[in-house]
Amino acid sequence: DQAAPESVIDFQLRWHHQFQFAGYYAALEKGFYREEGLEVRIHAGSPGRQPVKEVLAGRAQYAEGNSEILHQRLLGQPLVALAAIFQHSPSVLIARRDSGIASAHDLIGKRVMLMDGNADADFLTMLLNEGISPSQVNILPSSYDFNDLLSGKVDAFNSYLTNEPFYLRQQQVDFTVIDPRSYRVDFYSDVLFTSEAEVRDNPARVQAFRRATLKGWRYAMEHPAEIIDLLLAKYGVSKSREHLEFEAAAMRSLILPDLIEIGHMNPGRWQHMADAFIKAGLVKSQAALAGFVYDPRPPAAPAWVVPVLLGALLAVGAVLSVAGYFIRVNRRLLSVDAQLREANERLVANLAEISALHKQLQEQAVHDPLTGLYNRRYLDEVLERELARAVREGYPVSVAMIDLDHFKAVNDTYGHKAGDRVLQALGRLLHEQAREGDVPCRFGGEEFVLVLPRMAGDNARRRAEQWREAFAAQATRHGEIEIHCTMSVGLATYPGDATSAEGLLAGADRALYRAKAGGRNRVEAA
Ligand SMILES: Nc1nc2c(ncn2[C@@H]2O[C@H](COP(=O)(O)OP(=O)(O)OP(=O)(O)O)[C@@H](O)[C@H]2O)c(=O)[nH]1
Repeated sequence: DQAAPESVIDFQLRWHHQFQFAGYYAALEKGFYREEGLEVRIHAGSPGRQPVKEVLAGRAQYAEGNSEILHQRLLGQPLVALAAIFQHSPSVLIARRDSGIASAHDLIGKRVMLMDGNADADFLTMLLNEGISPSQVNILPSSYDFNDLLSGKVDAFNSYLTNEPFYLRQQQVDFTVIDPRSYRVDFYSDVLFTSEAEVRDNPARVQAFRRATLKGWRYAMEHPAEIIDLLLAKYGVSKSREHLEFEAAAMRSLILPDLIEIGHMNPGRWQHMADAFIKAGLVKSQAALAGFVYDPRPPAAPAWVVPVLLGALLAVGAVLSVAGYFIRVNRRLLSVDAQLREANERLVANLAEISALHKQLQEQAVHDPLTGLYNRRYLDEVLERELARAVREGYPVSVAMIDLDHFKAVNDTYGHKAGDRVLQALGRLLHEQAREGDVPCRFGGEEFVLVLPRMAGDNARRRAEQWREAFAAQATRHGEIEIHCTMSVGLATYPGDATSAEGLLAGADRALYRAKAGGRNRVEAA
């Protein structure tokens, strides 16, 4: 199928067809260009058809060149390096051993043919690195005729490590190689390049051409015999198969396909080469270097994006970690708060319990547990207090002492439990009959005492009679039995009978004794 016209590409080699350009033939013949939609025409080079000139003139869109493409770029030509096929330059000087030339120093005063003449940065830098001024060497433009070296017309000839040594070995000529790499000059070579306009106007085509070319190179390095067959059959190569095989083998140590991704370019090395051009006095400025090395990655974000994104990421991270910290603290606070609330509730409950217990204890402290009336301790307290107030305010206080009659017999007849019921029944009666201000107490055993403030003796007597009658009239139930019991009462009144608590109790006790002695179930006053 016919490729679109804009995808017809003229590709310029820098020399005659040979294995040196194996990758391009592979890309074409194996259909890698076609797969990318590219129709590629490969043009052999010659002294009159040089790659830089062809690309700058627009006769070729892509080409392969040596370090001269960097030189031209630094001189302002809009060239862009797409891929460095040779990691090290094969370009060396070869001299006949019988010329006595063994090192760069031996070139002083000698005739040296250079392909790029006085513009060859490799060799100029090599000389300068050795402290040799290029003017000390008789540099001649290359005749491209190797016989000039063999015949002794020149002393050193710019050759390719991949090529000329094969002839010399074939003809059994002893030779010396002067390699710029031995003098700290290490240039890329066989560089695929294009124009700035092509990179700008057809970025996808640049990617596609570069991709297919490098695929071709990988194929060629893996299948050299197949490419040699192709060269011999289809490209009219004048070299012999052996020569092409020599070339293929020599190229491996320059392309390093097993070590380096074919086409790899390190911007630092291009920078280093640019430094060499400045040092050699071939260019004055490196300003034009920017943009020369093609970046095969898709258009990258502007330089500020990564730091800004990183900054944003860091900021987000910081915010998240601070937020996380606060969430954790908050969670902890909430749980502490819940624990506090729980503890507080427990405390409140405990306090209520304590308060209830306290109240209970207080009541127990002043109450008799069997009858629920006040106990003797409380009586002592309240009698003193009531007397003091009575003295102060000038009113009477009566004391009634009550004792159950023949209570021992109740216990003995019906049992202690039944006796308790009777005690409780009397307690209930006294409690019910008590007026505001009366203090009914269980004095101990079967004895009860009532403190009756503001009650004169006769009034006290009337009331005591009511209690006695009421009690004698009632029966106490205990299970199936009904117990009838009576009580005796002794009365004493302040201030008539006594003026102290002890005196009043003693007076009431004496009156009670009289009531008992008088037959029981009666009230006596002191
Ligand atoms: N069930 C019971 N009996 C008690 C309690 N306290 C004292 N008593 C008994 O009360 C009785 C008192 O008996 P006494 O002092 O001999 O007098 P009495 O039998 O009541 O005879 P008089 O007082 O002379 O009428 C004793 O048998 C005591 O054991 C009590 O809390 N419960």
